[in-house]
Amino acid sequence: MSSLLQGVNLYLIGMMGAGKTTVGKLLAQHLGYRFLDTDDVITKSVGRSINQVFAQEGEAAFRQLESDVLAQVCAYTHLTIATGGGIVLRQKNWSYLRHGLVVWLDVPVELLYTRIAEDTTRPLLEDADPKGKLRSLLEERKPLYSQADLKITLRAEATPEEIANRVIEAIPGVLKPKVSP
Ligand SMILES: Nc1ncnc2c1ncn2[C@@H]1O[C@H](COP(=O)(O)OP(=O)(O)O)[C@@H](O)[C@H]1O
Ligand SMILES: O=C(O)C1=C[C@@H](OP(=O)(O)O)[C@@H](O)[C@H](O)C1
Ligand SMILES: [Mg+2]
Repeated sequence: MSSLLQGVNLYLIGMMGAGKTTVGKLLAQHLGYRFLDTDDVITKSVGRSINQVFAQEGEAAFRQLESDVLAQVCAYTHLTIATGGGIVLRQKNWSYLRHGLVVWLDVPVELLYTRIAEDTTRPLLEDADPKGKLRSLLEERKPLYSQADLKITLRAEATPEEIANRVIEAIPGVLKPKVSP
């Protein structure tokens, strides 16, 4: 499979709780790729948590850091990259994502909510109605996530391993043809 991808990076996109970080790690193992998480790169480079960046500098500053990270990582190959759920918001980010194969993990709000309801590491969900917030974010972002090369629809719980396998099985059908010299 890794020879089929020929080093092309795999970018996972989708909502908070979709499993990008969890499934991304498994995909990297299967593909013989390195794994990177844009949130992780940001927190390591600024020495603060995502919550702290949002609280101290605001979402716009976080989005700039996110774009900076994406611009840097897309220069490399053989990477599986779990992005933050809002990476799709900036049009400019798509020029980086398009260097690789973009996979959308499409998970319904009910499932997202059961996974992350107790999690306090996602500042956008510090809301009086977190489930409603997830719903409105998904509505707003759906047209953007739909620009992915590959959509993996998960209507019921499946294990991360099963989801990683579904992605791997679907990749050959969406590989971009090589431009001949
Ligand atoms: N397929 C899955 N089945 C059950 N729980 C999952 C699955 N994928 C992820 N999770 C759990 O859901 C939470 C969010 O997963 P995470 O990978 O951080 O999502 P994301 O990076 O898309 O926000 C974590 O607690 C993770 O363990
Ligand atoms: O959806 C979003 O806007 C965000 C998703 C988070 O990452 P995950 O999608 O990995 O939870 C993180 O980047 C930040 O809290 C903002
Ligand atoms: Mg994540």
